Amino acid sequence: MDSIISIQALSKVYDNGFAALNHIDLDIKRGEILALLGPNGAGKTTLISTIAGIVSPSNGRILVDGHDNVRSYRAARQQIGLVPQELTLGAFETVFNTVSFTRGLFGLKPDPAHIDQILKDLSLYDKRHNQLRMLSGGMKRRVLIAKALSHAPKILFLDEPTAGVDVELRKDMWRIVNRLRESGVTIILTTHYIEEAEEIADRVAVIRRGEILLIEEKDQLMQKLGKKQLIVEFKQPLAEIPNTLDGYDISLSENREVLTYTFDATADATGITKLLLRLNEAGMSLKDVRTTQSSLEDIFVDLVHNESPPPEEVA
Ligand SMILES: Nc1ncnc2c1ncn2[C@@H]1O[C@H](COP(=O)(O)OP(=O)(O)OP(=O)(O)O)[C@@H](O)[C@H]1O
Repeated sequence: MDSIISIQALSKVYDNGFAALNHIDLDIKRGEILALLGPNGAGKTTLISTIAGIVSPSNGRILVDGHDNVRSYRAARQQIGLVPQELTLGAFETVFNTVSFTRGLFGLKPDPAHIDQILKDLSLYDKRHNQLRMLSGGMKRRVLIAKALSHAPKILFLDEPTAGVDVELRKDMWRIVNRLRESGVTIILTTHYIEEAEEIADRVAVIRRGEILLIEEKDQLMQKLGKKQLIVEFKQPLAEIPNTLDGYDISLSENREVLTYTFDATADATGITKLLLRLNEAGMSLKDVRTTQSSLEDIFVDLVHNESPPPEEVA
């Protein structure tokens, strides 16, 4: 794997003794969109802040495009653009100047044409001479992205990019992210919105209590864990599950009127036809038959709230 970020045995214990990251090993592929998915306080911001060199690691090592982010801090930081969660912007500066100034912080020469291009890409160009205080929240968020891109980084971190933004802006955000990816930028975003990971990511890493529970190609994750259920309602209660259905992953409701069959939706043979045939042979009249697809959201809820079985086994 061509990793642009390589993290080995990373731990972070804050000064108050709180262990926010526990022995994290993680490789981020060049050019991918990786979603770091986890509940509040899982350690997402700590992880990206540590990679970006804002928080110092207690243990472990991080290579950013080959640069050790502690020993070669500047070279590592140069590769990274970071869009923070909070709207931290001055009030009176203009859009153009604030983005251009950020570029200067990286020791780069002014490049008005580059800044103009970023502002155009982010639909901020006609606001370039506006003071920041005159912008809406959504526009301010775009300015944060523009700042993060001012030094043309290879890697962009977006910390909960769509928290509190409206649907239109969210769609715009994803267009921007996709365009950046097409231009070769690696993107890591944190989120607790599962739909976001489902919509945009190539890979999903689930983080909980400072540990990576799993990291998987989104599609494979869906295939691996995406189970489907066939729900069959009977006109009369079923006396017992016919023994011709031994081996099927079946459960029966308490009133014996609803049977749930869990199957792998990606398998060649789902077993549905046989199951319905066997029920017919057993003389059961059906009232209703439907299927439900478990989404990545269900998977996530399972992983985060279900302490047992251990996540490694689930993955
Ligand atoms: N400077 C600090 N000192 C002590 N504890 C901290 C510090 N910063 C963060 N923490 C704790 O570390 C844990 C992880 O926080 P972090 O902000 O990384 O989580 P997160 O996954 O980004 O959460 P959220 O989704 O709410 O932003 C939390 O329990 C938080 O309270």
